[in-house]
Amino acid sequence: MESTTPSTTPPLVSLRHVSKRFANGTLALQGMTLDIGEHDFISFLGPSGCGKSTALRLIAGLTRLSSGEMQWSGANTGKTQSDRDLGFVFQEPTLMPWAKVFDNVWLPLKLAGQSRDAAAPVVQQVLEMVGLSRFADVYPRELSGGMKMRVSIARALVTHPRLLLMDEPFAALDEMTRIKLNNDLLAIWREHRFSVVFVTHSVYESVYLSNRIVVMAARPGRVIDEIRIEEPYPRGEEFRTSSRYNAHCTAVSQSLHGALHGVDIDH
Ligand SMILES: Nc1ncnc2c1ncn2[C@@H]1O[C@H](COP(=O)(O)OP(=O)(O)OP(=O)(O)O)[C@@H](O)[C@H]1O
Repeated sequence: MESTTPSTTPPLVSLRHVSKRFANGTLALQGMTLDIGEHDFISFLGPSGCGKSTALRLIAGLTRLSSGEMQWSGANTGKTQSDRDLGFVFQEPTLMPWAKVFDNVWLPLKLAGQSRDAAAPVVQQVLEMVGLSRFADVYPRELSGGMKMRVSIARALVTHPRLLLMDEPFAALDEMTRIKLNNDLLAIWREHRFSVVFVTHSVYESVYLSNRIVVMAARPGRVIDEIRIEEPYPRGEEFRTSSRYNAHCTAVSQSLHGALHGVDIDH
């Protein structure tokens, strides 16, 4: 079994006192300080409007920070902040309806100049990873919601990023599909050892998946707590039905309750 002990290698991404104020004056995120470590599974948990998506978009470089600093570790890759090594999964699968599954997954490599033939082995490999190797030649409309989300995950992983950012990816799915995708995501994460930042409203999902939960509060959006889930992986039904899981969920719920009432937690 693996432990969730923090690694001693430098963080993949460091945020220091990062704030974001939009042009209309909204302070969406205030003073966020966070290190995203190699092979961390971090959830951002908090009420609507607490800046979870804004934080994710800042990390992705989709929006600019207003103040503070963010640094990507280039130690092992030679990559710089302008060359972020990440994949992004949105709540909606955002697939091209006119393109087959294969072509949807190929897209990031195509944009990087790779031909269909050259990309084929890696596209097949990621489709296999998400359990869709037999569906390369079908159109998105022929797939269930869960399968579309799998395609979206495959597309995000096709470049083998070191960081996978996921913005409420399973929120629109039914409970059974969500549990299955939680399990499959954990298995892929454990095998391929990238880091994940996962936005969710669900205490249960965050406890099941993460080794670290960042609890956020709104008005202005900010971090009020970080909770470590010191439980070994793999996690399965035994963990999901255990009293330890329940105890973690209670602790995280209490922290979230503080977030809803604007209380900063100091422990
Ligand atoms: N482009 C924008 N321009 C102005 N304000 C924005 C913009 N994007 C987000 N905001 C505001 O910033 C705050 C944080 O929004 P954000 O979407 O990051 O929150 P969230 O925690 O992800 O919410 P939810 O859980 O509802 O998705 C909210 O008050 C939101 O209205």
